[in-house]
Amino acid sequence: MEVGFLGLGIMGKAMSINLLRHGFKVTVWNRTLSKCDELVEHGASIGETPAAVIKKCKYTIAMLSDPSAALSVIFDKDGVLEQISNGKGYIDMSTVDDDTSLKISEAIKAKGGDFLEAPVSGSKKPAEDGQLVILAAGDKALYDEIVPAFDVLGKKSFYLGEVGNGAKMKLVVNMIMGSMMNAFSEGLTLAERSGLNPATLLDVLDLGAISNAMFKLKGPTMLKNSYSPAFPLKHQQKDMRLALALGDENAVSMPVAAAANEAFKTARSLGLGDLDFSAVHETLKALDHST
Ligand SMILES: NC(=O)C1=CN([C@@H]2O[C@H](COP(=O)(O)OP(=O)(O)OC[C@H]3O[C@@H](n4cnc5c(N)ncnc54)[C@H](OP(=O)(O)O)[C@@H]3O)[C@@H](O)[C@H]2O)C=CC1
Ligand SMILES: O=CCCC(=O)O
Repeated sequence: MEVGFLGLGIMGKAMSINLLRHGFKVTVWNRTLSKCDELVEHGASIGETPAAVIKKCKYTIAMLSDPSAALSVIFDKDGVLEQISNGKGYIDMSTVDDDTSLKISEAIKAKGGDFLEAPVSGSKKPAEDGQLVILAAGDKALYDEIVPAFDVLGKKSFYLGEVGNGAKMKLVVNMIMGSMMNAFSEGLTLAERSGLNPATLLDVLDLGAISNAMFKLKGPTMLKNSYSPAFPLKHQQKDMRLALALGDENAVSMPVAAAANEAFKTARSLGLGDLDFSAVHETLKALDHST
């Protein structure tokens, strides 16, 4: 199967290498074109523009930072709309809001193309290992056609119906994750400040009802103040912001998520946006020097 791939950040690079490893022919494009070179070493071809990738490939996947990036590759010069047409499918796996997804869907369908949104749960390592959880919505026929690629990229795919449902599901999941990360960080700080060994806290948490993969993965590195980015903090804050907007629309009060968003904003203002989202821990530590 031949696919195009737009966006070779942390996730896009891992996902496209994974597709190549499983025998897919992949044509890649990235805004910073030099990032395509490493993919060529893995067997990819380069498309000079999003339009060139769409022209060449029946199916194109995108994995871009945020709504503005996702819209830009569609509507800007040399963008997707210039070449999308009947018989071609566009699958946007970026985390965006439902309005953005709907705008993209309408523009693509107006040109005769098919559209699927398919944001993912799981980070850099699951992307490398093909263990993502895919939250797809949109054209069911396109979903059925692209399942062989989803089977390589993920351990489970959900088809959630109309466009917007994938985006909303992803934002709800990440809103919970961002809130949990802040509670976890407060707990680690509280344990340390009150004279407990935070490493023992990790062991205790792991044996109880709130044991989870995130605490297990991030806890040890947070205790070492090590925040090499798997999921950049700036993207987690974007997801909190979009989830809070979804809460506004639906009159859902989310004080916990709002507080977590403030912590991520503070972390960004401290220059931590490109570190892993667990670096929000530094913000809480910085606030915790009173005696
Ligand atoms: N990292 C993670 O753990 C996960 C991330 N996600 C989501 O996946 C998406 C990608 O995340 P990730 O790979 O971590 O992010 P990165 O920041 O590593 O990569 C972002 C990508 O978007 C491109 N980009 C940014 N702005 C533009 C623009 N205006 N026009 C064109 N391309 C642009 C970047 O290009 P360039 O190289 O030129 O900057 C790069 O390819 C995000 O929506 C994120 O929320 C979802 C699940 C997990
Ligand atoms: O959007 C990022 C999600 C990261 C994860 O699910 O571990």
